Amino acid sequence: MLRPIQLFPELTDTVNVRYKVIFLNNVFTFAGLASLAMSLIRWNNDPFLGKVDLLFSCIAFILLWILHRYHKMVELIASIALWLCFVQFLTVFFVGNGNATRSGLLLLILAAAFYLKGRVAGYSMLAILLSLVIGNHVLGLFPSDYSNLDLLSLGFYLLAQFFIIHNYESLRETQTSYLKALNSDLEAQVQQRTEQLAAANQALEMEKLNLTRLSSTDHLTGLSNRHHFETRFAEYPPSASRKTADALILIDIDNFKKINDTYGHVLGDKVLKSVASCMQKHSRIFDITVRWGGDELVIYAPRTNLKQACQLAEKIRKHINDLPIEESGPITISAGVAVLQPGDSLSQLLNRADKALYEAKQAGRNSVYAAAPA
Ligand SMILES: Nc1nc2c(ncn2[C@@H]2O[C@H](COP(=O)(O)OP(=O)(O)OP(=O)(O)O)[C@@H](O)[C@H]2O)c(=O)[nH]1
Repeated sequence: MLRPIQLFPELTDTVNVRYKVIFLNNVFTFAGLASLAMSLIRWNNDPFLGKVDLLFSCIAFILLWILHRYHKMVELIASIALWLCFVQFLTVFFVGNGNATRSGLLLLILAAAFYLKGRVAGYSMLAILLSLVIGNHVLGLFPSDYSNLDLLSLGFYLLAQFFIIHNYESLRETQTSYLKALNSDLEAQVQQRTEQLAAANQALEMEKLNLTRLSSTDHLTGLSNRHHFETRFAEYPPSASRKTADALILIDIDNFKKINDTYGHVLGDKVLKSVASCMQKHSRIFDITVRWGGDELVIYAPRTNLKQACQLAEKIRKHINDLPIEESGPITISAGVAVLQPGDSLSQLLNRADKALYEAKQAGRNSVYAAAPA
């Protein structure tokens, strides 16, 4: 069964996690090394800041180790790292003594929040940053040396970054939903084609079965045809080692030509069909009934000895004789019965049955004759 393909598979959780792990891995490594370098540079001039930098470096490397050890918990690690940096960058900004370049840190943390935690977290962090920075400046909680212009510029930068990210996210979402719609449309088409193919296949299978049945069946009587029987016999010859051999009953309708000549071929056909269905009805489930040709019919009776086969033929002869065919009156048949001998071919078996049939005809018809053993 064909399975519809997914043309634009969505990013799986595994892929998302992998990208975040790579991102955090780079961030922690970079932050750890940069803080270590800053610590070494500042240690002599300002041992306190040197120690703070060393502490940050240690935190970054610890987070790096945790990330490697528990990378499946990347969401939690990302949240912790984000809020640690948020606090750290805000602190650096507020104690920055008016050094406006430190405001760049706030832009970094905002971009990271959007990437790691999505739009809602990004917008929330933007709101918190703006209110803290502006609130502090207006209320003067932590006195800082930033000028009004610095704060105004930072507010614009943050808003500009918000617009860029907002636009980018909106575009990405539109593209994603367009691709999803395209994907489901294509999937529906593939599904439809798959169903059509399956239906066509089924129809072909049915047609094949029908053709096989037609090629193995006689269309008038519905019995197996001679070709089919001969093929089956050649493909699966009866085993010679069996205790009871198979028997063959060759049946010929008596004076069938006369029936045709007197009542017409249509009635002749009706007689043939009635005889065939009577044969089928009264033979056993494992017997094979065949229209051999013309008005000659065969019952192949597996695992049946001569006596049993003669009894079967006799029973069928009587039933045929009782068929209620008003136009022609009672129908009689003659039958020759033979049993398969070891090493017999089908034609040898048939020959013996034919000889017995001939004797039945010679003896006045309407009788069953058994062939003498070979
Ligand atoms: N209606 C009809 N007749 C068929 C069909 N096939 C063969 N026949 C006729 O069956 C007749 C067979 O006759 P024979 O078996 O030769 O002789 P018979 O009249 O049956 O005489 P005995 O066999 O000696 O009793 C022929 O007249 C064929 O034309 C068929 O499908 N339908």
